[in-house]
Amino acid sequence: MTVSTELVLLELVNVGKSFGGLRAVHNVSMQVSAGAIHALIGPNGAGKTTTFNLINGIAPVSTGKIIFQGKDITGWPVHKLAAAGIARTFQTPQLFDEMTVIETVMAGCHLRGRLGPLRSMFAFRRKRHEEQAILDQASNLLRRVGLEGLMDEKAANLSYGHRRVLEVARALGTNPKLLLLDEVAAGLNPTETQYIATLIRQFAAEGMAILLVEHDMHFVMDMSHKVTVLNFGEVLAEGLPNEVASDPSVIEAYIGSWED
Ligand SMILES: Nc1ncnc2c1ncn2[C@@H]1O[C@H](COP(=O)(O)OP(=O)(O)OP(=O)(O)O)[C@@H](O)[C@H]1O
Repeated sequence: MTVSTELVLLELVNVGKSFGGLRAVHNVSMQVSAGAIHALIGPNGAGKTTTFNLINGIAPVSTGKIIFQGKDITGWPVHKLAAAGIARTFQTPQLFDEMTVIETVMAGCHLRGRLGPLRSMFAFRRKRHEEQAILDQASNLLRRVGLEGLMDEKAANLSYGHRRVLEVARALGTNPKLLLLDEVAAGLNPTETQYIATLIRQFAAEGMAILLVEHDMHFVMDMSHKVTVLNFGEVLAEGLPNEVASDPSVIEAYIGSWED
């Protein structure tokens, strides 16, 4: 499987992150292309989630730089990165149980609202118009992911699979160019996994770059155009799924991690 678009959207250049004396991520360089489904894999503690945290600004890099759409975004805060087009879901869905499905997605869309708080006070009509636009956008996103029938349901009442899909819909509210999915298939049954795989393929086909951290190797091998393997915070291997799966150093890293 190859990606036709070779436009590099995100580039990590010698990126590192230390926590005290621990080098969680060290000298990582990688490129993620528009329209690509790119998997970041590796044994437990390899530095995958930390890498996500660096890309979306939750944690500052210790060394190196991050380039997005040709711009150096190193050190940008989360909200600025979100506005620039980087969205993310978490290992455990981070939803407010009391919010309804439509409110949840609207909250994600709000990030893009153009009015600051002071201007909003003097711009009631424009604000109403903007809120209607956000409602329309959220409804469209829910239709897109197939949750439109659950719009008024509280997040707390959703099945685990629906919560995962809702988190993805909320992330789409910022109209991202790059979507980071942290173990989006974890805990899903095979039907739900297939469903979310189809959604991800659709997003990529529309030009979105998908970077996913995933432990389910069938999912990774089936979905990905490119795989980067981390081990002890460093890039161990990179390439097509079948290339990395047969790479002796990758096999050894995984076997080593099982023996620990
Ligand atoms: N906030 C933190 N403070 C100190 N150490 C941390 C912190 N976050 C991560 N680490 C350490 O950094 C290393 C990489 O952790 P990380 O969570 O990025 O790995 P991972 O590949 O995502 O693992 P898993 O597959 O188990 O989720 C680990 O040794 C972890 O204990």
